Amino acid sequence: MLQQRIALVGFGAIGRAVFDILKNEPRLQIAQIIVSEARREAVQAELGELAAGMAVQALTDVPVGDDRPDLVVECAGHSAIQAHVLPALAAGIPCMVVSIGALSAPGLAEQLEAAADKGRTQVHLLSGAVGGIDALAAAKVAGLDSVVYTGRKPPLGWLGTPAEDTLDLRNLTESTLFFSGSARDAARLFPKNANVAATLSLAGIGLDNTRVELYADPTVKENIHYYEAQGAFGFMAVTLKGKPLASNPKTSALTVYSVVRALHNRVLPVAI
Ligand SMILES: NC(=O)C1=CN([C@@H]2O[C@H](COP(=O)(O)OP(=O)(O)OC[C@H]3O[C@@H](n4cnc5c(N)ncnc54)[C@H](O)[C@@H]3O)[C@@H](O)[C@H]2O)C=CC1
Ligand SMILES: O=C([O-])CC(=O)C(=O)O
Repeated sequence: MLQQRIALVGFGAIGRAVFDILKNEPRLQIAQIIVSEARREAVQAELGELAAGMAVQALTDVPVGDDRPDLVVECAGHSAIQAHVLPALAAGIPCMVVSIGALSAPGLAEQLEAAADKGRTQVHLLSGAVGGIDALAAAKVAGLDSVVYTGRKPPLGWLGTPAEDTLDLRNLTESTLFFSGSARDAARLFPKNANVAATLSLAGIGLDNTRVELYADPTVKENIHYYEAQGAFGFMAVTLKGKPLASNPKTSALTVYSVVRALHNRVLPVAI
């Protein structure tokens, strides 16, 4: 039976939900949870209750020596890619990343590639909240002409972003477009909400050529991702209505399941 020892970087909405799904999965052992120094003791205490009988440690860094994990799963944010994913890759540990929006920061995607090359390993960018990435990346082989993405969330899903500068999010009565531009600008202005735009760009025609429109919409309850792609392969359109996680309404629950699916694909006899 294939098994993997995993270091989970980040124990917020996604990390905690992944942990809950995997804790009874014998093939996938979460061995380490990587958190900030300020949270380490609290998380270790929480794990004592959550993970009775499991050997899981809360640490501040991914071990790269004898106690190294087989795989690192990042579900934390930009700083965690710098602090934990780059060193793990350089040390030869394969990594999965969900904070794809972070890769639009100048140079970070190249740094990841260089670190993975150095460690002779791979970084797997997960599909997260969106679907159809397999088809889009396959379509790219023959050449893509356009990729156009619309992101639509309930107004409160945009709290804490520059959408607040132009919209009264708590009292919005109709669907309102507040951003139209390139995926590069979307990622710069809305870093915590630009994961899908960045994922589509990386799988497709890049940050400058991928067009993005963002809406705050009081008539919807889900995070709705819609995109169209045109190219030599033909045409595709994908609509994904993702239920938000109660613990973080900016994040679709599908992101959690995409992590679990990717992990299953590493250990189950049949990968799909
Ligand atoms: N690819 C996709 O489609 C999606 C990606 N995401 C991204 O996934 C990441 C996690 O999302 P959530 O769990 O919803 O966020 P969250 O805010 O609930 O949890 C993130 C956790 O990571 C911790 N953290 C941040 N930096 C860290 C570091 N350097 N080292 C260790 N821990 C660190 C924070 O303290 C927090 O506990 C975010 O970057 C988010 O933008 C979220 C939704 C969809
Ligand atoms: O729906 C989600 O989970 C996240 C999202 O919109 C994004 O980051 O692009």
